[in-house]
Amino acid sequence: MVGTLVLTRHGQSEWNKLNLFTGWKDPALTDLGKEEALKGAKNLKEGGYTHFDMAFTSALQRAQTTLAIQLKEIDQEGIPVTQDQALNERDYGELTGLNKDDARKKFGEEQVHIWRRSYDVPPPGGESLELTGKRVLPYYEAKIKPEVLKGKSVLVTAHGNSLRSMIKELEGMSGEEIVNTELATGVPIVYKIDEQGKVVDKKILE
Ligand SMILES: O=C(O)[C@H](O)COP(=O)(O)O
Repeated sequence: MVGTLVLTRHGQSEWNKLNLFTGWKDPALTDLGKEEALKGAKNLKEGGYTHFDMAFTSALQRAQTTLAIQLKEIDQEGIPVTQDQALNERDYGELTGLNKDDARKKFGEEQVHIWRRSYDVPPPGGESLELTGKRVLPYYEAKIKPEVLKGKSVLVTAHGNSLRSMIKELEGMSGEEIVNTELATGVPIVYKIDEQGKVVDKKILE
């Protein structure tokens, strides 16, 4: 039996628009972010992905609203939805709330790039991608993967870095490969997964 796992990064948030490090802060989606969520949902519809058994999202409203927009568009508002902070964006620690360009001026371009896109160097007081994976992956293994292995269709709407942790695991990527993988906002990634948990097909619904 083959299960379906769809991963979507939330649409643009107010803090994405202002170019601020966001992490565990909880800004709302912008109008553009809502449009991106809707476009992604229309792509799901066009691709024939209109039935889901359940959905998972984070404890943050930008992911929850994106999911709600998706479920409404594909007429799946009644399915069980689980919200959990295990799927939150990585914690940006002391960088949270800083403008990304101001941070480059203050700490240097290279240092900020290392904090944002190295695999295992955390920003001060925050989480690296590796540390993010240490709380995302146990949740994925315990709650999400068992459903997919049963042949269910599961929608996960979360954040750039919590989804990267899952993608690294699913696709067997190195730390270097995953940090160079950018996820577009609102764009669903559809995986077909066999009983062994192996990815047998991947589609990006752009
Ligand atoms: O938390 C944030 O600021 C963003 O959602 C992700 O930021 P990044 O692209 O710097 O990882």
